[in-house]
Amino acid sequence: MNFHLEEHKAENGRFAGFNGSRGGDECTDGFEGLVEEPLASANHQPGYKIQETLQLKQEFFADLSTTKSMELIKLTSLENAPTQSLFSVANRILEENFERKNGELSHRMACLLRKVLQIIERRMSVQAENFKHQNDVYKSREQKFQSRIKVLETLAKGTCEENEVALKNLESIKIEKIKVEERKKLEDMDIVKMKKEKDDICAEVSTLKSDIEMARKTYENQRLQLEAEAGTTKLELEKMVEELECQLEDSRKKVAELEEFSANKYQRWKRKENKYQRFIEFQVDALQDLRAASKFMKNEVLKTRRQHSEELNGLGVKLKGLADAAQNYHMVLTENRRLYNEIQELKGNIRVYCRIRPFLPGQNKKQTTIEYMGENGELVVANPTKHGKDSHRLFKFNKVFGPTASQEEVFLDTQPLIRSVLDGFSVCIFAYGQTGSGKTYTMSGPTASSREDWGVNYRALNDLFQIAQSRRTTVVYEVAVQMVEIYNEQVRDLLSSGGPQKRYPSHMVSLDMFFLDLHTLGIWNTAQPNGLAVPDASMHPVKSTSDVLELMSIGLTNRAVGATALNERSSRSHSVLTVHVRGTDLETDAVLRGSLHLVDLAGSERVDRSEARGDRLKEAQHINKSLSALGDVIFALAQKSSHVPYRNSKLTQVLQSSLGGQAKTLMFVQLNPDVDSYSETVSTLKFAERVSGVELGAARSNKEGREIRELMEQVGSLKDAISKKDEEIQRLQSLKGSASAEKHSLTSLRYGSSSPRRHSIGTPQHIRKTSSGKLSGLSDKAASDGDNCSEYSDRHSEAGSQHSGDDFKLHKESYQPSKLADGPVDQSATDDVQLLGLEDADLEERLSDISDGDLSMGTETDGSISSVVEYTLFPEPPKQPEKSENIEKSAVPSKLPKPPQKLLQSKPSHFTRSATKISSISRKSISASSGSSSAKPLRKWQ
Ligand SMILES: Nc1ncnc2c1ncn2[C@@H]1O[C@H](COP(=O)(O)OP(=O)(O)OP(=O)(O)O)[C@@H](O)[C@H]1O
Repeated sequence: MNFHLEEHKAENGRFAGFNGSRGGDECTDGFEGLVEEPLASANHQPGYKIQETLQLKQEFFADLSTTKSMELIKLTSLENAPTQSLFSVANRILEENFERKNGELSHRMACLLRKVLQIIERRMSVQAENFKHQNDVYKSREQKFQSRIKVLETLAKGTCEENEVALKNLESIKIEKIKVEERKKLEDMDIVKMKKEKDDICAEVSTLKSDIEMARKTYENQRLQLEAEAGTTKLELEKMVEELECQLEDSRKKVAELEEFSANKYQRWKRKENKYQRFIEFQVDALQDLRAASKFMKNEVLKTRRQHSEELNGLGVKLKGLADAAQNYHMVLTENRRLYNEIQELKGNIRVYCRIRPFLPGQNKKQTTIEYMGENGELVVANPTKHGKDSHRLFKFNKVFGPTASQEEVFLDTQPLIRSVLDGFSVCIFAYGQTGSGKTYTMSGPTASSREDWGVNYRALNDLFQIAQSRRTTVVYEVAVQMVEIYNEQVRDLLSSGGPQKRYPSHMVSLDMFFLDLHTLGIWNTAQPNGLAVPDASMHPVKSTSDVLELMSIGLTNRAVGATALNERSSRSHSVLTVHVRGTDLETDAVLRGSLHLVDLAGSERVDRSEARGDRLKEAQHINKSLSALGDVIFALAQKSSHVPYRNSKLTQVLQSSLGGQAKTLMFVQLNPDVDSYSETVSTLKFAERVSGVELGAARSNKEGREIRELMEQVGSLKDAISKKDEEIQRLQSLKGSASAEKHSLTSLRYGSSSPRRHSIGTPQHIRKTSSGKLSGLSDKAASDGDNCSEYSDRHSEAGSQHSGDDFKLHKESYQPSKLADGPVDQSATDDVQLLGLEDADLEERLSDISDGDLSMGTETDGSISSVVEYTLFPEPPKQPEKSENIEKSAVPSKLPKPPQKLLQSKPSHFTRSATKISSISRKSISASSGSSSAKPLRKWQ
């Protein structure tokens, strides 16, 4: 038993070795180990052996998990393998066979299976033989024992002793027999067990046989099938081989052909190579020739270059001479231009800049009327649709800006003019041209939002502020602006805070307060300094460009615009932006007063071209009328005519001093290059040509010293005295309570003198209006404009009503008609008549030019009036009239009637600054003395 156990352990060890190495040789070794096991020992211990073999079977199957590994087992080693292992192998083969779905069993495996089964069968038959032999041995032994027993029984029967011995022997034999029987029983049991095992094995063998038979059949079928397939495949392969052989034959032929071809080609290439070789040799020779030639050429070139550089040096010397000459020429040109400008300045010529608008999108760019633009201001226009000698026209101006000129370029040429405002000059810049020719573009720009687009207006004010800032340590400047438009011969304040137009932000309203006392002093009814005489136009102090931007955007919004056939945003009003500047010299106390008028005129096109109807026609007529009035004024000025018809339109009245005074004036002539506008362009240019010929006289700076200012203060004191007198008259009037017709007339005359209508004295209409008490200040002027003006007056009355408290009172006061109209005439009234200069015989003549214009007070205005008005525009703190006597002696113009001595002497202490109509008497005196013949004495003021 132990022997078997040990043996199987060793066997397990061998299997373990087999498990560890699956190589073919090692596998064989494993089986060889198995073969060494003696079969007999297995048969002698069947129970134990079965158990062992089952375990072995499991291990063996685990090891022989693949058919491949099984195939590795050599058939010879099977002979020595334990039976159980053989069964396992057979089982495994069959199981694998069943696992395969197609049930095919390889030939090799079938052989192996057959071999295994044959070995098992042989072993079984050997074992059966052994069992039989053993049985026979047992039987013969039994028989031997039986015979011995019989012998012994016979002997027992002999003697007792012998019997006893025999008994004892018998006893031992019995014991031995029992033992033998027991052993036999055990052996029987073993036999039974082995028989059973044999039966099991036989059953298993028969099952295996049937399986093998099935497998064999399947294999046979498959073999047949495979043989059939192999036959078919063989046939196909034979065919393919044949084909391939054919192809091979073809290929061989082709290769032979190719070889032949390549041999030919090789020959050809060889020939070519030889040819090229010869060619290269030829080229190399040629190259060497060329090198020699190039060397020769190089030498030639070097020679030529030397010659050239010598020539160039010579030319350079000549060119330098020319450049020097050109520079001199430019210097001479610049000098010429400067001298020309100086002459113009001295002459006071109106400068004319011509600007040509670029074509707008949609316009035909090929058809332009601009033929030539010279740098020296020459311009040739031509009508491309007409030919002939009159088709070209040459004009000459101070400067011509082409369509590509930027706003900056235009301003650069305008800048010096604008800067002179800060030096106390009066400057007027206006843009003239047909609708859509770019007037507004030049003056204001397309938008105020972009600095690049800024027109002259914004740039000018920006410049003024910048210069003022840079001079702040020496001069303190105050700047204020007005903006009005002249629409249908009506002057409208574009910055009015109370009008029906756009309202101001609250901080702007407060700015108006700055000038409220101007109304109070009644200065609005007079000619403004250096030009603009716009009654009641609000004045707005500005401190920065942003203030100006804000005000101007309000003004532009308020400007009347509407659509016409020519320009959908055509403005049909003249807009005037006036900038007043007052500078005080911190060291000398001298005061500079400059003003700048920036005028954007309405379109100058002919009425018939604009296709206007109804209201538009009326507007166009008004525009044409005012522009032709402008032309007349310019014509009169160009002719140096003694009579200049400023009064014919509001526009000429507004621009009066800028055109005829001592201002510097610049006109932008705007042109539309379109062919359709040719006739307009020519008439515009003709007008501009006339304007450029106008000499205004040398411009003068409005600078006043302390002395003049003191005189002005005295004038103010006089005005106050007169106002006191007025009050006195009123008091007397209320006492007397009645008045004669003559008195009425005188009083009316006096009242009329407070307004520009004074020159219409004696006309029934004037008297009627005066009596009704509606004519005073602005109302008076409005009356002169007919219905439109009363409308204007109403608007301003409305504006006045919007002020509250004291402001309102002040307005009221300035608009109230004088009660003098109904009062008695006394000596003071007579004095007033004298003061007005109405006694002069040539009064009618002197006033003829200004009789109808409410704005004409400033006709032939000069610096003295400017001073008066500027003084009131920027009021100074009141001073005691200590030097009143000096007025008489030195300052009062010869034509200015003397103020009553009585008044000056008797009531000096009553001088106040209350604003009443007496101030207008003062103005009247100045105005009366400033008639055409009074210009000289007035200049003494400067
Ligand atoms: N120099 C320019 N460069 C570019 N566009 C321009 C120029 N001048 C004018 N324009 C354009 O031409 C059009 C007409 O210009 P603008 O309104 O200034 O003409 P206007 O003479 O003021 O017309 P109106 O008489 O109706 O006021 C505008 O669209 C303007 O932007």
